[in-house]
Amino acid sequence: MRITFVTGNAGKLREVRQILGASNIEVDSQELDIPEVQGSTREVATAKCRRAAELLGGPCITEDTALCFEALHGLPGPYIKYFLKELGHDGLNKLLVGFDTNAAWALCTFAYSAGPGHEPILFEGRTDGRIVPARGDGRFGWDPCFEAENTGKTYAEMQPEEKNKISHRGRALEKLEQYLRNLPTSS
Ligand SMILES: O=c1nc[nH]c2c1ncn2[C@H]1C[C@H](O)[C@@H](COP(=O)(O)OP(=O)(O)OP(=O)(O)O)O1
Ligand SMILES: [Mg+2]
Repeated sequence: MRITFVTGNAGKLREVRQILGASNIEVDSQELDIPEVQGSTREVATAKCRRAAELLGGPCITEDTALCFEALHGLPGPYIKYFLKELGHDGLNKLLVGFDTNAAWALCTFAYSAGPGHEPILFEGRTDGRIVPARGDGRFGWDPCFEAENTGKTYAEMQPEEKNKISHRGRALEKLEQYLRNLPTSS
């Protein structure tokens, strides 16, 4: 089957293709810049997908990624993109100076809409870890400063398969994949 993933992020698209490709789901991409609302991760993900389906005029998936700091009660959360852009890896670490925990979790929310007017359905995946000074290959977002629990490695120090197996995105895609497989009219 084929599905259209609306995203402006090449790193996400690469991982989604790696993961869904393994189960024979082909991913077309549409690069649309969709304004993101403020709110909970579920609200942000729902609004993004609703708008994407309208612009596309058909079924699609979107994804929203949040990086949540325990000491900050879950912030930056869905606003991590702007924090990363302005502060960099070093600044994200500095945000936690003076707090007694660097615990964090990555949360991925995929949304599927069957088309304009169809309410998006959400699929979430979470990976726990902590915020550390950057280590590893710096090509994708905050990967170098997120050390996944029980691995001793940042995402950026892992091989793609290793990250995909335990990542927030991999876990959310397991659920989305199940759902897509069971769609009655999948082609
Ligand atoms: O696995 C990941 N490892 C490291 N960094 C990541 C990951 N996944 C998302 N990221 C970054 C991209 C962006 O700075 C922010 C999420 O923001 P988010 O709005 O979801 O992504 P985006 O605007 O780049 O693409 P989209 O067009 O799909 O909304 O975290
Ligand atoms: Mg975005």
